[in-house]
Amino acid sequence: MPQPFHLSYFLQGSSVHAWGAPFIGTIGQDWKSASFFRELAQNLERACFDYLLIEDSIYVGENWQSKRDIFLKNGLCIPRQEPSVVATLLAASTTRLGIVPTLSTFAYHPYLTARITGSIDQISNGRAGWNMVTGSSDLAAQNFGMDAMPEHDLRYEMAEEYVEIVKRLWNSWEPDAQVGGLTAGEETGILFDPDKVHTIDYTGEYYASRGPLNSGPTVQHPPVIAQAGGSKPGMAFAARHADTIVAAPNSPEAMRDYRTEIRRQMVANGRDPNHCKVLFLASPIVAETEEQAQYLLEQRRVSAEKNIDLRLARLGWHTNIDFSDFDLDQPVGELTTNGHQSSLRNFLMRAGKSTLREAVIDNSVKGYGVNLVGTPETVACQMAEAMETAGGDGFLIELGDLSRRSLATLTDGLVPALQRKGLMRRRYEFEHLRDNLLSF
Ligand SMILES: Cc1cc2nc3c(=O)[nH]c(=O)nc-3n(C[C@H](O)[C@H](O)[C@H](O)COP(=O)(O)O)c2cc1C
Repeated sequence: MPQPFHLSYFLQGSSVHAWGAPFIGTIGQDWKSASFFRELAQNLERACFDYLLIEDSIYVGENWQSKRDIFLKNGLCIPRQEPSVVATLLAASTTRLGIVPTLSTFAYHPYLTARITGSIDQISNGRAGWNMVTGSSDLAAQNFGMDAMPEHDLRYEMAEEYVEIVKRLWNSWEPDAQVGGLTAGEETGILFDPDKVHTIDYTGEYYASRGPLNSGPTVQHPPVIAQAGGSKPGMAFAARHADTIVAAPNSPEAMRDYRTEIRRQMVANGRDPNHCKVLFLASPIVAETEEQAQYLLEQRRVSAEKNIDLRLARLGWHTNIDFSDFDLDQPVGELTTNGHQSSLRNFLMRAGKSTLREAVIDNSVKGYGVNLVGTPETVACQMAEAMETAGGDGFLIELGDLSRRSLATLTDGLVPALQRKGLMRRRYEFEHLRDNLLSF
């Protein structure tokens, strides 16, 4: 019997992120309503995805000629609406799909993160997650009154305290704290048992919180934690705390090594390695015929060649580097960042000795660790093969040209093909996100 795997979706936070792509309808007019995001979530639920992860970074890019122009003119990585607001809307628009907003440790106090995710868990009836990120851009830090981001490894050290507070606050209500109001017709009595609600009285080096959480008990007790650490401290953090990891190693072998190391560290931490689902980022091209799929792949190259400044601005936005005065026709060479170290490392590893121009085009064309290009049937086989090599739990899918049309290639093309092969669930077994994640 084939082993099914999990699919989730990586929603780039910007509501116009497909701006400039074909078939985006009236996105320039209606992005504020987030109505397309609602449809997206409902379609992913129809296709039985595990969760929708709402990515976030809290600044307007200036990583190109030290100006905002290219980002604003092209709707590049902006506008980004507050993820907890979008998550609430999507939670109310669905009944089974997991909703996982990104809340960065530098921007939200841990009490607020516990409260937001706890509240979403309640209104969604147990489908909330939290994508734990430490942030990476000094521009974002400056929006919150800091001069710069703390140094990369220190951010993870601070995150340890942060996540400890969040977990304790989620647990500040015992699961059976509610004793009244549980049955219809009950008129009086005690609503919550005071002996089952506790302060946490946590004072750390970087954060403190008294508790208890005032929003009440969570439904999943606790909500799901997602994380994407790729560096050494990032992976150590994930192995301690994550229920699901989203990762972007750049080959099936690197995917396997990544997951093996995470599982090894989980065991060393006394955790069951099957309790964390590692999903690998992938950007499939699915079309009716192989020729059409190859044509669309070629269009990715053509578009990258034409818009090299946009591609580099986006890469700069991820890595905190302004590439505008780099020589496009020289080898990329050595680069360092205080931003996402593993993103830069992956780019440099792939680049090898190629020029910046070649490397950025290649980066835009290749679909992360595994190339998924073809008809629904062939892409389903490519995914199964990659999972066999990586021994993985599934994929985090993203579409650079997200539109109703490209979404249908997944929900109405790829997913039915996966289901026919027994590689994807046909219905949700459970109501809660964690239970569905752990169901295979
Ligand atoms: C699939 C995926 C999603 C991510 N989402 C976000 C995000 O929404 N916001 C953010 O600031 N960083 C995000 N990151 C960056 C990670 O949090 C992390 O910084 C990055 O993977 C580099 O790892 P490192 O910090 O351990 O070097 C994401 C990374 C990956 C691979």
